[in-house]
Amino acid sequence: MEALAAIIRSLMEREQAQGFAVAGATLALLFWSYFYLLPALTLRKIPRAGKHPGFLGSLFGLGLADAKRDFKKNGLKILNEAYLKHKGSMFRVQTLNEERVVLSPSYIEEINKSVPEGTLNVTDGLSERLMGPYTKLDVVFNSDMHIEVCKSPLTQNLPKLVAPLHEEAEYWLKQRIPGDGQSELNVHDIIVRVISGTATRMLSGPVASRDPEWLESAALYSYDVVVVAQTLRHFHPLLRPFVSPFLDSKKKLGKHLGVAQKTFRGQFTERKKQQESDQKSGNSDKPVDMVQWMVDAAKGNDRNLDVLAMNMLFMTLAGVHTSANTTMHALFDLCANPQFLQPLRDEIQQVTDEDGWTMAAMSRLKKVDSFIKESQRLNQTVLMTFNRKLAKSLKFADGTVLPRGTCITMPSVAVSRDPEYFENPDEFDGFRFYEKRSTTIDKSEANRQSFAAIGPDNLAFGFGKTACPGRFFAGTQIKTVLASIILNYDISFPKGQSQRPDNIYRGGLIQPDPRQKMVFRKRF
Ligand code: HEM
Repeated sequence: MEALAAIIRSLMEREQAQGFAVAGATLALLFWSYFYLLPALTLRKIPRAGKHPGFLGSLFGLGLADAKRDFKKNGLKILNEAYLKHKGSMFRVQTLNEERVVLSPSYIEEINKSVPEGTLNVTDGLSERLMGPYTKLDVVFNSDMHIEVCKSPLTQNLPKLVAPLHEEAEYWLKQRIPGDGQSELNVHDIIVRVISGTATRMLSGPVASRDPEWLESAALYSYDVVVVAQTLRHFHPLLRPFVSPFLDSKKKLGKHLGVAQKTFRGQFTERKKQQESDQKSGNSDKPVDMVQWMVDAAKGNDRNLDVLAMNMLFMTLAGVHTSANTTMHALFDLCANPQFLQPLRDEIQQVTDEDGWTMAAMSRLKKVDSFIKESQRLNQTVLMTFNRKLAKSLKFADGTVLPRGTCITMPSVAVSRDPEYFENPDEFDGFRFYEKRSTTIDKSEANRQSFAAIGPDNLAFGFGKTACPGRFFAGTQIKTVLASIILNYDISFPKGQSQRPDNIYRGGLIQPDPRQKMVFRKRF
């Protein structure tokens, strides 16, 4: 009797287990249908560029690795060709991270005018791409403080920053270019140090900007973030929490955070105290640096010292290699086009003789501004900008519907070579924007030719409300550094080289060749 009862119990348990399995499988199928199948069906009418990961790619990862590899190797070509083929419209591409719908800049006006507030989410996609939970960057993305401090106080205080930036640039150039600098020196090593030094001068003043430990972290942090993100991307999301603690680069991120805490904790604590006494005394005379702007802007959890330190690290992620690469590209273009050197030097000499190292002088450096902008047009830092994830579905006037969760982007590099926007787009013309600016009567159109200006023809800084809020600082910093180099040194490629080195394309990232050497000859 008991044996019979045991058999019945075991049959019931097996049936129950089978029931759970069926329910689980049904739930998984529903989940997949809702999050992957339905969006995939909605997007199927949008043409695809590059390799197709296959219909079941999202479910089993079949074909996905192949499509990602294709993008890693041929991303530039895929985007350039598809942009011209689908001009005025959109196409899909599988990137190293997610599938993105690549929009032509012709959608900009419609997006600016009629996309409802809260539809375009910047941080979700950014956090996914940079593995926010594992790189701890979510602590920064949880609020808009990092954006607000760049948009308002940083940009407003630029006139007070020019002289310190110049002093810092000259200091680091002297440190990194020994003697008369006749020998061939690695450009990357010099420029990354000059840019992290000048950036740190803005972040926290002249103590940290000479601190080798912090400057090392400021230079390496972004690399280690990218390595962590790229490594974890190969693991299933469920495995990432178990894998991440063992990654060497993750340990390095912990070390960089430790350095940031050590460097800035004391300063943040002091400024917070000072803030309380200023509130009582009504003192409004404050230091001009990012530490102060963050203390003034931080509310709630952002006032935590570790969160503030993470925000300082984020500033190096956003602003060190982007500006260093742009400066390196400009130097390469100058060596490859030496006919621009004397006119640039004459302009710099004249305006700094007349106005000193001031904002007035920087604004008058229109030839330098044009040269950097032309160099950036042909050598951007990423293939695509304006990366957004749709928080709600979006219907365009042409009837196309993009479902919630779709990642959209714009092909900034392809646009920058479009003959519709630029005459002889593949030709380097250092004074292209200077000439347009000087001959355009309409003031706002003339201003659109400046380095930091954004528009459908210049997406290097993204566009719209969330375009890079650090671009005005970047322009001033890069101009100061380049002007200091041009005034103090004669520069050239090593003997026998006349062409700039090819850029390095890795997935969506673009990098000037870090092995390139240059000769810097001291002029005085
Ligand atoms: C040449 C140098 C630079 C380039 C090419 C660049 C490019 C960009 C781009 C493409 C974006 C995304 C904009 C969009 O999606 O619409 C961005 C965002 C941003 N940039 Fe820059 N940037 C540069 C320098 C800087 C500097 C020096 C800072 C800070 C001092 C900075 C701070 C930021 C911040 C805070 C964001 C917003 C990030 C977010 O949305 O969470 N950038 N930048």
